[in-house]
Amino acid sequence: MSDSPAPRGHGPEAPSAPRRHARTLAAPGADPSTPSTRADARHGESTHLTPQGPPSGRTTGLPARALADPHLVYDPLPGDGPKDVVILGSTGSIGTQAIDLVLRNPDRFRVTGLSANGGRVALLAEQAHRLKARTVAVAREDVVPQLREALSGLYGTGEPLPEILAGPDAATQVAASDAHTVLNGITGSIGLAPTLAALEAGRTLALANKESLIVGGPLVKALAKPGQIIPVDSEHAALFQALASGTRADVRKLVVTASGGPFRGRTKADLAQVTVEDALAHPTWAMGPVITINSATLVNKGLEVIEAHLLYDIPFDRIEVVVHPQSYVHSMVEFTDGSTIAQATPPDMRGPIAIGLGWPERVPDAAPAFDWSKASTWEFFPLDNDAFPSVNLARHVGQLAGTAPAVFNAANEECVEAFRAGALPFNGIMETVTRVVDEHGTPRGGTSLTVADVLEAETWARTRARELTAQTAEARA
Ligand SMILES: NC(=O)C1=CN([C@@H]2O[C@H](COP(=O)(O)OP(=O)(O)OC[C@H]3O[C@@H](n4cnc5c(N)ncnc54)[C@H](OP(=O)(O)O)[C@@H]3O)[C@@H](O)[C@H]2O)C=CC1
Ligand SMILES: CC(=O)[C@@H](O)[C@H](O)COP(=O)(O)O
Ligand SMILES: [Mn+2]
Repeated sequence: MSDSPAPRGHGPEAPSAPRRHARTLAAPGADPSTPSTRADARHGESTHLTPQGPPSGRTTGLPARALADPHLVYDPLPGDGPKDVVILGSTGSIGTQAIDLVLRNPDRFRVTGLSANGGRVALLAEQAHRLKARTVAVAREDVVPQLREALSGLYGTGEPLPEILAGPDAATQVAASDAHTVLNGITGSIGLAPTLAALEAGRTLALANKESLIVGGPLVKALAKPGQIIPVDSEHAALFQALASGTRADVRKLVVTASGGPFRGRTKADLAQVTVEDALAHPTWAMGPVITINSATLVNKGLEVIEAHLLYDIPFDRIEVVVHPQSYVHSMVEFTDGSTIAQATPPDMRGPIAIGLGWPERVPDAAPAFDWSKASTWEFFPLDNDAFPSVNLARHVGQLAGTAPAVFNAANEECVEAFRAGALPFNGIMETVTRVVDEHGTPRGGTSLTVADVLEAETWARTRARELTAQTAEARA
C-alpha cells in the first residue's frame, strides 16, 4: 500500500540508471586495455568480467567468481555529492549504528529511504525527520496513522512529509528505490525479498541480513553482479579485508572467529537450565535479540559458515571456526605459505557497516581503534561441538544446499521465538531444529532453487517446528 500522493521511488521493473558494478584489477601482463588501477577503472566502461585469475597462468582450483571479492574494483563513488543510501531495519541495532555513521559523515552518505517493521514508530519518525528521508516504509499497516501523526508533529507547517509505504512488501519497494546502496539490516529470512529486489534494481547491497543469503543462496548468486554485494557481518567484512592480502590461489582456509557467547565453557547438561535473560547477556556485542540468542546457541556461527561459503566460494572443509572470547579478531585468512592475516578492532559494528557503505574507501574514525598503551589478552580456543552442535548441523545443511539451509534457518527462527516466550528450553532449540532438518530429508531446488521452493520449505519447517515445540511444552507441563 502506498500512502503517497506521488510516489517518487522507482520499482524494480523501472529502475533508474543502472548502477555500474565491479571489474577486476588487471594482473601483470594483462591486456593493456584493461584498467590497471581503480582510478583508471572509474573512467572506463564497466563490464561484468570474470575475475582475473592469478598471474603466470596458475589456476586457483576454486570457482572463478565469488559473490564478494576485494580484488574487484568496486562501484565508483559518485563524483557529485554524497552516496544515496537506503537503510532497511533502520530502528534496529545495525540500522541505528548505520545512522550514527551517516550523521557523522554527511559529505559521504545521504539517506533516501528507511524501513522498519513498525514496532518503534516514534524512533522511525525521528530518523526520517533528522535524515530528511524521501521514503519511509513500515511492514505493519496498522501503525500508519501513528507514524503519520508522529511525522506531522516533527515536520513544520508546509514542510512535505516523506512518502509512506506500508505493508509486507514495503521494505522490498524501498529496497528497489533510486539509491546507490541498500543496507539490509532487517532480522530474519523475511529479508530475502528486499535483498533480491535491491540486486535486481542494480543497487549495491551492504548485507547484514545474512539470513537472506543463507536461505536464498542460488537466487542471490544468480542475480548479483561481481562487486554488487559488500558483506557487513563482522566476520565476513574481516574476511573481505584479509582476502585482499593474496590471490584466491593463495588461500588455504578461512578461519571464522566466534565469541563463544554467554555460555562458553558450559556443558550440554549445564545448558539445560539457562534462562532467556542469561542467553541475552552477550559478552562482547550489543545486538538485536534474535542474533543474540543465535550467538548463545552458536547457530549464528553456523549461519556464518554457510555465509562465508556462499560469499567467498570456499568449500566447507576449508572454513574453520575458532573461539575467541574477546571478539577483537573478527576472522582470519590462512594462506598457503602458512601466513595468517587477521582483521582486528575493538568490537563495534560501525567498522563493518562503514566497509559496507563506504567501500572501496575507508571512512575515517568509523569506530574506535585499539589503545596499545593498555595491556590486553587475546585468547583462542577450539569449539566444543558436543555442547554446541549447531555449527556441524549448519555445515551439513550447507552441503546439502537447495532448501536445506532455509529449513534450518526457519526452524531456528521459530524455536528462538518459542524459547523467548518460555515455551522451549534452551537445549530444545537445537533438538527441535535438528529434528526438523532430519525430517526434511533430501532438499529440493539445488542450484535451480526458486523463491517458491524457499517459501514452501520455510512454511513447512515453521509449521513442523511449532508442532514439535507444542509437544515439548505439553510434555513439560
Ligand atoms: N546487530 C549486530 O551487531 C549484527 C547484526 N547482524 C545481522 O543484521 C540483521 C539485523 O540485526 P539487528 O540489527 O541486531 O536486529 P534488530 O532486532 O536490532 O533490528 C531488526 C530491524 O529489522 C526491522 N524489521 C523486522 N521485521 C521487519 C520487516 N518484516 N520488514 C521490515 N523491517 C523489519 C525491525 O523493525 P522494528 O524496530 O519496527 O521491529 C528493526 O529495525 C540480522 O540479520 C542480524 O543477523 C549481523 C552482524 C551483526
Ligand atoms: C557482530 C557480529 O558480526 C555478530 O554476528 C557476532 O559475530 C556475534 O558474536 P558471536 O561470535 O558470539 O556469534
Ligand atoms: Mn557476525
